[in-house]
Amino acid sequence: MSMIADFYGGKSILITGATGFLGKVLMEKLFRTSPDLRVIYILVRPKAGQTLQQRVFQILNSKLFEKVKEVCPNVHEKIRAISADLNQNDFAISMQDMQELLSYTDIIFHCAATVRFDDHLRHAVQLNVTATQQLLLMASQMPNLKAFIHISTAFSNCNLKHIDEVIYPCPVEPKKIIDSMEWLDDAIIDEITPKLIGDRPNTYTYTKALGEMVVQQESGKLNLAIIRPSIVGATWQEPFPGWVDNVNGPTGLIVAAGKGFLRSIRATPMAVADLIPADIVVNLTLAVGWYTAVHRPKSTLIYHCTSGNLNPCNWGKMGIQVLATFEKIPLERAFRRPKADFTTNNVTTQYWNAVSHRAPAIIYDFYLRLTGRKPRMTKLMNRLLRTLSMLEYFINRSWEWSTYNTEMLMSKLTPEDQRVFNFDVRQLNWLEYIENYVLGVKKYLLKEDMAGIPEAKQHLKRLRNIHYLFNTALFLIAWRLLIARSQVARNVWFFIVSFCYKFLSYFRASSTLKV
Ligand SMILES: CCCCCCCCCCCCCCCCCCCCCCCCCC(=O)SCCNC(=O)CCNC(=O)[C@H](O)C(C)(C)COP(=O)(O)OP(=O)(O)OC[C@H]1O[C@@H](n2cnc3c(N)ncnc32)[C@H](O)[C@@H]1OP(=O)(O)O
Ligand SMILES: NC(=O)C1=CN([C@@H]2O[C@H](COP(=O)(O)OP(=O)(O)OC[C@H]3O[C@@H](n4cnc5c(N)ncnc54)[C@H](OP(=O)(O)O)[C@@H]3O)[C@@H](O)[C@H]2O)C=CC1
Repeated sequence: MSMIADFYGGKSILITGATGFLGKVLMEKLFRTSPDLRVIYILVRPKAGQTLQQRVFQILNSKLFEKVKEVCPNVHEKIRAISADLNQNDFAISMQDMQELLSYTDIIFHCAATVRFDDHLRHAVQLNVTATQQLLLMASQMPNLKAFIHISTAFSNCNLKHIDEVIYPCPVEPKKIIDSMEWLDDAIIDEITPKLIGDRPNTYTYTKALGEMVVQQESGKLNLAIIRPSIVGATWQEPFPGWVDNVNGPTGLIVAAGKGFLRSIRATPMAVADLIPADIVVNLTLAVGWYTAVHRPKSTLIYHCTSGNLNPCNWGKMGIQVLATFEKIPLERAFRRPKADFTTNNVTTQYWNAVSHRAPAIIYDFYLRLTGRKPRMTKLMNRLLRTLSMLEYFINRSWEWSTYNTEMLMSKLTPEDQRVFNFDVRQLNWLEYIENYVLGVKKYLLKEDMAGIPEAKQHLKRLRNIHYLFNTALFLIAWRLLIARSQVARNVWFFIVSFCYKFLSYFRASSTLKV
């Protein structure tokens, strides 16, 4: 019997960010391994015209939860969605719901965050710092609370090269930042943002670092732990390989490469691609929840959930495997054939952006206009280029994360728990994982049918022929213009034509002689 699974039995668990990518995988695993848990409270905001119930229904009816429904048929009754907005005071939770949360919660997993790199500092502080502070305050009023697990990011200190499992202080105290956000206007915040974030690349990593400081400062008597995952990718094994349902991190670029939009990317092929599968993050998170509650470490432990130091893969290897998979299993209705390369300096990046990204988009939009349709490719391409510029920081550097606490935890697990809650990234085969990731993107994110692969391959062949035809036509036009303007080109042209003519005459004469 798994000690960890047993621990969660009968417990009331509160999850924030349960509708997000990681939150859903966390919930799934909890229900599958501890179907006898009492309840999972999830803080959900109504969104995009959907009620809370509709959002929960949608999650439970997704492919991700198919196995759960077999193991835990009454899963609907064990989820309690609580209307909450983490941007509001007291999260806008009703008195009655708040009372229930305070009375019953045993464990908190705090996953909610804004993960947008370019979020306005005010909003990023509100969600990643102030909301964390408020949740800690709520936690301190929960008599039954056994552990509070905060999900941060391995990149919260990405301004350092070597990162230990400790909290590094930021120059300005989080409390001062929270206070100043209340009275500064947007224009001033915009002006001071670069100074505040300093050598971090964006407001996301900065506010996640402030969030960690808040956890440390407000810990009081709480049993706390912080998990720092690196770049979370599709699932490795559980509940099945390749599950992913949003475009964050590398996923969006995999789609863009498969659809033929992404042709070049400024990246360092040898830089470590510190990806970590979502199920590994979730297994570690649940093991940390158990360890923190049962063993009650004296101080707040930080756990790095990274792959680079134990089983490194680099962006070059990943890129090649992504493209190799698209050869076998292409995406449907691609814009161009999947073919991309890495560039390593600004000049070549600008050149390829103009030639491989902007020019085809302009030509395609021209064709759309000609055929009476609305142009859209230039807009889409500009968004892609903007996204690339945001991700560049992370694909041109390598970091070293120490993993002492994570390894210590692994050694504390029984062999059964090491199997059921496996977070040993050394067992991962990258080529197999990336192939399943790409397949998962096709099946679960884009919802493309595998039966459509022959047609997708046919479409790529048509694109290849169009490409050849287009290049030939372009060459002929360029050549025609050149010989109309230059005597040298005319002479070369005359030389080639007469040479071909002579060669053909000689060939015809010799074949006539043989007969
Ligand atoms: C030999 C060689 C061979 C080589 C071959 C080469 C082969 C090539 C193969 C390729 C694979 C190999 C290389 C992989 C490199 C991966 C690097 C990953 C680094 C990640 C580091 C993460 C570190 C930290 C981890 C963490 O701790 S946290 C999690 C990370 N957080 C994020 O990843 C949020 C990012 N996003 C945003 O920050 C916002 O999205 C924003 C971007 C501002 C836009 O913002 P905006 O313009 O306002 O518009 P949106 O509405 O947001 O989106 C507008 C439109 O862009 C779409 N789109 C949003 N995102 C992405 C995205 N990623 N990628 C693509 N598209 C995206 C969205 O679908 C929408 O499309 P539409 O619906 O319009 O068609
Ligand atoms: N994905 C990654 O690569 C990595 C993620 N992390 C961390 O993991 C955690 C989860 O990330 P991930 O699942 O990828 O992110 P998602 O963007 O998929 O999920 C974010 C979650 O937060 C919720 N949320 C956002 N704003 C509010 C709000 N105002 N009120 C209530 N809920 C809100 C979202 O709800 P809604 O559905 O309503 O939008 C969603 O459930 C985050 O803390 C992130 O920093 C760390 C390292 C890497």
